[in-house]
Amino acid sequence: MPQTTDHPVLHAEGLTKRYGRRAALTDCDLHIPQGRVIGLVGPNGAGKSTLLQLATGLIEPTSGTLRVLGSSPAANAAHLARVGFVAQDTPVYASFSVADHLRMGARLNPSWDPALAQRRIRQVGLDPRQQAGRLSGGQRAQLALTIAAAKRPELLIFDEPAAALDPLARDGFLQSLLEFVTELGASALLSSHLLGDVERVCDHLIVLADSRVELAGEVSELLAAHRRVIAPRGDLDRRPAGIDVIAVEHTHTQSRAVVRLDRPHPDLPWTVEPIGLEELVLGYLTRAAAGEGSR
Ligand SMILES: Nc1ncnc2c1ncn2[C@@H]1O[C@H](COP(=O)(O)OP(=O)(O)OP(=O)(O)O)[C@@H](O)[C@H]1O
Repeated sequence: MPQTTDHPVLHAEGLTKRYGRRAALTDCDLHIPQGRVIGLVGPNGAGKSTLLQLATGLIEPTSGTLRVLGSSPAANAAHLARVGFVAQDTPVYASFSVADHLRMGARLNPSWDPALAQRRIRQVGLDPRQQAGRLSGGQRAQLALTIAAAKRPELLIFDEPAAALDPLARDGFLQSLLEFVTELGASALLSSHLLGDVERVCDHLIVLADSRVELAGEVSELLAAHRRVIAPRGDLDRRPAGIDVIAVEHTHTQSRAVVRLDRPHPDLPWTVEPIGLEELVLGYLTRAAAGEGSR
């Protein structure tokens, strides 16, 4: 049941989660339309898993609100069926066979699509008789992905799905993920430290640092609004209004900066170049680490 409503896939206002005195998420606002593949990135301890656990209803906010597909996370059985979750390390039952996993998925999920599950298992070359405990990391990830997708969710959530996989297995996993998203008309939310993976599959980005949202938006719009600027050292101090320096490094003679432009600035007297997603994210993380971000 793809996109049965116009509700945003995620809508957070003032979302805060604390563990005692430790803040895992602080005052986060998010609004993400459906149909996106959303990359959630940030350093260790930034709050990524916490956001995913809140979105799946495994934990509750300390304050603020989070709506997933228009409802409280895991509000009821019907809402649970609309969200598929693949946890970190793609856990499976070691002593169960691949076929046992599919049978269990069918029994637990009213919307289970057996044809889709069996077709995908065949396509990725999994033997239904194989014990899950003997699968390689890449095969296990494909099994977990198939189980999550065969319940035909509107949102697939992944916590670092491909972190432990070799480049070829990771490539196969990401390819399957994109195929499922297209086939189901679903959205996907995945956390990752691998910015190359995020660049490849995601069209929406959330950057978390130190429990706060540093940056969020459509990747194409974010890239269009940012540039790399190379200028003689000191010149950027005299930049026109509407150019926000996100991060800057200096040599003796030059400054190289990631900047955000409020509008096109065609007449800048410096070298102005497009940037990629990795440089954009690193710019914001550098700014957050220096304590100049959203706090
Ligand atoms: N159950 C918990 N009890 C206490 N503190 C927690 C708990 N879960 C998370 N935290 C803390 O909340 C903060 C955010 O943790 P979280 O696991 O969400 O970060 P992350 O971005 O997923 O990190 P990583 O990239 O290392 O997986 C960290 O400071 C962490 O120590």
